[in-house]
Amino acid sequence: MASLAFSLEKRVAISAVTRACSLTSIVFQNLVKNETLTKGDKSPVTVADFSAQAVVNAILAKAFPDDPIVGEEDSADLRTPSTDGLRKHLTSLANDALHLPLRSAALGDDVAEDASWGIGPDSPVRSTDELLTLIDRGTYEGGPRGRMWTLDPIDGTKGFLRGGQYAVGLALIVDSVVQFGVMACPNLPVSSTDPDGEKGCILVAARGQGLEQRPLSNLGLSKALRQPQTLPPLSSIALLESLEAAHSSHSFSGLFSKHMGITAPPLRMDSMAKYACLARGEGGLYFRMPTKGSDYKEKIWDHAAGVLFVEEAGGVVSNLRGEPLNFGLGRTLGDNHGIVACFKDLYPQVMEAVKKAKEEAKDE
Ligand SMILES: Nc1ncnc2c1ncn2[C@@H]1O[C@H](COP(=O)(O)O)[C@@H](O)[C@H]1OP(=O)(O)O
Ligand SMILES: [Mg+2]
Ligand SMILES: [Mg+2]
Ligand SMILES: [Mg+2]
Repeated sequence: MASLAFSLEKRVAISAVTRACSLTSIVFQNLVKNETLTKGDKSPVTVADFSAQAVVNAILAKAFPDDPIVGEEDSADLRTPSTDGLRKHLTSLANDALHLPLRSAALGDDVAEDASWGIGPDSPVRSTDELLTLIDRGTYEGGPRGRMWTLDPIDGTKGFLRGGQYAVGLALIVDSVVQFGVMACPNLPVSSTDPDGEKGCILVAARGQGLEQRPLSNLGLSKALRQPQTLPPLSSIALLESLEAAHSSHSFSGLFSKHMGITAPPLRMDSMAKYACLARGEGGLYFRMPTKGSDYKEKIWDHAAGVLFVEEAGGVVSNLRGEPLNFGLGRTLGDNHGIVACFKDLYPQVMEAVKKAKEEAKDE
């Protein structure tokens, strides 16, 4: 990334999500079962989701005090007597992550941290009340105009709980367009060709400036990423999709794959790491179809960074009607219907196969 556009956002966002990851790893190693709650929509949320949102919001609040935040979590469930222990744990986890030593320019100027963001060993200790208020900085309603951040403190909480893929995702939206995004994937192999090798990477993109990846173990080591420019044969394409059958219809994607002529088994994984994989050239196609009867509305924080990554890597993303995802409708993608992301050259064929699969599904 040669240009200076979004250079401050990049330093701040890398600092925020990597500090959040330090605490999610600690929580995973010591996971206490009674610190996982079930939300109103039946999805799980852990002390790590809440603490990671507090950490990222604390840093954004200092570095960009005027920017609103659309974050997944809020503090309502934390304000009951039964969550005393969880609140206490959140307070120590978030303070520990914010107090980690400052990473210096020795790693490279583009990741050097700044004490004025309220981080480092000399930063103030945040009280529980302050941290709950920071979590609630994420309650912004979103909308078509202005600058706003969108945050998923743990995307793929189910993946996180089972030791699978999860991500901390943060993106900057300006006038409905995703301009900048970071995604930290602590369990994603650094090299797609070495699945048993080192795990943990962070991907960063700014619109028009390409996509880069750094290992979480060495933030100073940046590598530019691009999808392969030539379309691979269909026999080598694998469809990336949710592990959770309740999040994306596996039966419809099976029909779709048949009409595409895809023969490889699907690559199923939790979280927005699927976008990171696709942007790195893995799989070749990401597919998401609502399950029958589902009235779930996709959230902007689950897709903003990933969509930018795929576009910066030279791919295309749309809903299953062929329309671009709209990040200016509020906290959700509105009546968006499904998602597909793939190589540009593959896209016309994909839309044709979607049409055929829909026709066949109607007849069933
Ligand atoms: N019923 C649902 N349908 C689709 N996505 C859902 C549903 N419930 C939760 N999600 C969100 O889907 C994403 C995971 O998708 P995938 O299955 O592709 O990994 C997560 O963001 C998860 O939220 P969360 O951030 O709380 O984990
Ligand atoms: Mg959740
Ligand atoms: Mg999510
Ligand atoms: Mg989440």
